[in-house]
Amino acid sequence: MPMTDWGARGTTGVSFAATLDFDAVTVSLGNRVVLDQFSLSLRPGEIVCLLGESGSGKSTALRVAAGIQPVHGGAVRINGETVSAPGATTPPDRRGIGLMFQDFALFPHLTVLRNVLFGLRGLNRAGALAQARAALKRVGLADRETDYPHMLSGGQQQRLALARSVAPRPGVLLLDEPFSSLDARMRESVREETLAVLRETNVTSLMVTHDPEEAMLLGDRVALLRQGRIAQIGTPAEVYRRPIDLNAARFFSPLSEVETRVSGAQAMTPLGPVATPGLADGTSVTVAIRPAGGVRIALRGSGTPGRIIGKRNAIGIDICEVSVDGLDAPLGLRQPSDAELSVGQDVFVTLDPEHVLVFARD
Ligand SMILES: Nc1ncnc2c1ncn2[C@@H]1O[C@H](COP(=O)(O)OP(=O)(O)OP(=O)(O)O)[C@@H](O)[C@H]1O
Repeated sequence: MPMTDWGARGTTGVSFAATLDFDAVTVSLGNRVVLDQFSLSLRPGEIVCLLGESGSGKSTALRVAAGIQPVHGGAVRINGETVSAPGATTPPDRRGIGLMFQDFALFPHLTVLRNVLFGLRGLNRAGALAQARAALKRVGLADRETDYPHMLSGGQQQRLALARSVAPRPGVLLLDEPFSSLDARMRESVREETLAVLRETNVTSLMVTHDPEEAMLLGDRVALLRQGRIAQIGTPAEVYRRPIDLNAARFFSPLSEVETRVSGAQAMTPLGPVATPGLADGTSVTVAIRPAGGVRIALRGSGTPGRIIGKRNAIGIDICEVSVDGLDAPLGLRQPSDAELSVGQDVFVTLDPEHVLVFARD
């Protein structure tokens, strides 16, 4: 695909990929502290995904960055310039940011082209037209200029929203659950296109999502929010491999959990021992087994005896439930399809320590 000429950055007031800093931001709503000394710094061009339970403060963080929600403590800076502080909030249109928010939906009464032109009012007519058309071409909507948003599919509407928000070349783009309204198949393609456009435009991006897989796929870093603070932040590989606690681990993938104790630097489970470096004998631990890779099953060979009690096939992947003597709940297991495996079969189960996590319990 030919590179799109996105035009000069700065139509919205910022002349290069921006930094975005939250510095000990506190927001109280009603009598709740919704953001509690929240700190986060994004490097120019970086994509950070915010994940967290419902009510953890993700949308509030985004609204603060957008200038829609004032702060009660701390500061927000874009390129080092303070845009939010208690009693001083630079309005959204003077921050050099782009928004892909549900509340900033497409204008239904404007054509596709006019929706994009709306953000380009700072340019002369010819310049704005050229930039809007380049953006529409990039997202595959060049031939829909005169249509209205309701004439587009959900995926096309999302592409239009993307074109509209990046055409003015903002330094920072804020995205709130941008793919949540799309069905699974559409979501995948729109997500990939969005990622490509974010990379091409090198826009610093902060995205809220409910979907851990989406955060892992899109984020250079993933931040897990808990009660208005960042509980953990790191690259997708870091947060997946070394979640800070059991709750964080549960957030990133479903788990089979076994409660046991440490003995001789090992946690004994019905599936065999798991190394527990650094934990004293007698410590109560939860051994958390990931469904993808945590256990293997085989019809022959060695391992702990178990039985397949459930099996579903999902496009080349078997999702199995395996009961094992000594385990309260069946193990969840995902692996490449194997026609030899069926419900009721006896199998041998082995652990792969690479995909098993151990957490001390209080
Ligand atoms: N105007 C308000 N007045 C009082 N409380 C509010 C207000 N707006 C939000 N809250 C509370 O602030 C907390 C954080 O809300 P926020 O929308 O940031 O969470 P979230 O992590 O984005 O949640 P979700 O994933 O459900 O969208 C919630 O407990 C919410 O009830």
